[in-house]
Amino acid sequence: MHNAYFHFAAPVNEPVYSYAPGSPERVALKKQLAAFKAQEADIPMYIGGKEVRTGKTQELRPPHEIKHKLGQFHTGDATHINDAITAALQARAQWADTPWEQRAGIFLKAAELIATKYRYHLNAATMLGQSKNAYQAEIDSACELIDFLRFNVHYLSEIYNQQPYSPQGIHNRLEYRPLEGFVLAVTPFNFTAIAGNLPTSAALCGNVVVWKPADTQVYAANVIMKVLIEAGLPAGVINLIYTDGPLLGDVAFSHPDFAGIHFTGSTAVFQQMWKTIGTNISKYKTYPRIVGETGGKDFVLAHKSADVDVTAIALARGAFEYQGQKCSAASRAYLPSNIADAVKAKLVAELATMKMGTTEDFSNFINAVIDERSFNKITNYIENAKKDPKAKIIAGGTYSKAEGYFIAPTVIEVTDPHYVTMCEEIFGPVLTIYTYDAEKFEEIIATVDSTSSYALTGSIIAQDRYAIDLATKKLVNSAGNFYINDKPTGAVVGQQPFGGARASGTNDKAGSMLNLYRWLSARTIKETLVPPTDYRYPFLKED
Ligand SMILES: NC(=O)c1ccc[n+]([C@@H]2O[C@H](COP(=O)([O-])OP(=O)(O)OC[C@H]3O[C@@H](n4cnc5c(N)ncnc54)[C@H](O)[C@@H]3O)[C@@H](O)[C@H]2O)c1
Ligand SMILES: N[C@@H](CCC=O)C(=O)O
Repeated sequence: MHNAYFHFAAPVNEPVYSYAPGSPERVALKKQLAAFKAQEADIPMYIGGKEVRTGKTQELRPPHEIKHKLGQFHTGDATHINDAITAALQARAQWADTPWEQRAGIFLKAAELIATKYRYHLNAATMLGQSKNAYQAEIDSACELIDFLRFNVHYLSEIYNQQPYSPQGIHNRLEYRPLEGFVLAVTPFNFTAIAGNLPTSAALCGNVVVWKPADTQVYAANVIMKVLIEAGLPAGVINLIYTDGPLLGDVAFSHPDFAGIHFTGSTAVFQQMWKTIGTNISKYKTYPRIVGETGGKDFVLAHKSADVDVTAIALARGAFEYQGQKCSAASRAYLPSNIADAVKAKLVAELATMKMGTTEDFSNFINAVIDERSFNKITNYIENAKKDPKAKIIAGGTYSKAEGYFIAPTVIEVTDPHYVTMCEEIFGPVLTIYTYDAEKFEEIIATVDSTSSYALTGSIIAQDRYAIDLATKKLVNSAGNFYINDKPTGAVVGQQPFGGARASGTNDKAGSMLNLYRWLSARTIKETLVPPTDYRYPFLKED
């Protein structure tokens, strides 16, 4: 029963801890890292509120220390996918009928638990499982996830408050129902916050969810699930399973109650999902919502008026933080001829100071890439560039997988703006630079716009306001997140809603109200206060 309208005020962003030497957070995080390393985890799936162990396990190892075993997780097959769907559908009626402020209370409690009791658990799990340094883990698995949870509650309260006009004699209202069925959340390896947000945003709106994370993110996904359970999430509302991706698609996309997919990952996987859903469209009770944020080939375009240091640091941080494994990472740079040499010199000098190694050693800026498959793919691009006369490696180019999947930050210089590494998503610590004639700014803008099928993030670096204005206008469709005098990474929930268009996704902007609308299906209710009792219009009456 609702006896009041409940408003949840806009939160502020969770403060980012520094982990500087001597700080209490540094001590606490190191203690948690050691605790995780001292004990092997045995991670179950969570279906209908029960822990499910199948005995068919996969090992978890830190990408930067592959000889160490963190633990194992239990994998499922088609039976577990069906069980998770059934558990979700069984939980649906009660969850959808639960007053929304009660649902909100669970996710706000989860945010509070992550901010306090589990901050170091989630950060340490992300550092070990996904090879993120302390700062990168803090902005992701602590702050961004806390922000997603808190801001989404606020946004949903704003949505529910939007009601239609009611003239005299009529009362109109909009009811924001959850979708009729289950939502599938399929999440990537690279952001713990995204893994947490995709299932919880849909669940907050009253939906029930089957959640499959990337195998390489299971270690931290397990911590998120434990937090949600401690926060009071009822059984069956979110079911966490570890199965083969294509098998999941075969089963879930054939189910008549499939109501939506909340996906973040690569473009190829998303396009395959869309095709399957299209083929199966007549099987579903309702048209499914298809939300996918996918790949990028993110650019930094410097104008001849750009500051050399600003450009070099935007590239150093934008391309190499988290080993370039952000969908937003700068991976193609266009430098004007007047400052190109100075920017390259500064960039190469900065990269030489970046230490690479484990995440437990806090002096390392660079850690490992996620797994062997990724390592092989990235180093293949590097080897091809080494052999190609059209490309020159000006920094890095070295790698080793003896202890972990380490690739030195690599810069490739090219003379062809359409060279393969200027066009394809590599998803690793590789930046390609093309130098253009500083007087041909308009021409290079056209090249930036047309080179890639993606349109996720991009930056213009310039001091000339006319140049900034021109790039902002001409590149209107080239990036869903466009930055001026900044790196193209590091969007903050509530500040820069995130997502791209073209081949980069449906642009439903995670961390904004726009995303939540996709998990709601509005019902319009019109109530006539004094209904007519005669069908005749007044004009039908005789004079
Ligand atoms: N646009 C964004 O907001 C955003 C954010 C993060 C990552 N990304 C993109 O994600 C990619 C990197 O993440 P990844 O390597 O985890 O991506 P991925 O596409 O390999 O995997 C994503 C998820 O899909 C699952 N999957 C794989 N094949 C599947 C299939 N055939 N059917 C169903 N599920 C399947 C995986 O197991 C994983 O859970 C990059 O392309 C990156 O640009 C985009
Ligand atoms: N939102 C993150 C990127 C997420 C994709 O990997 C950023 O803005 O850097």
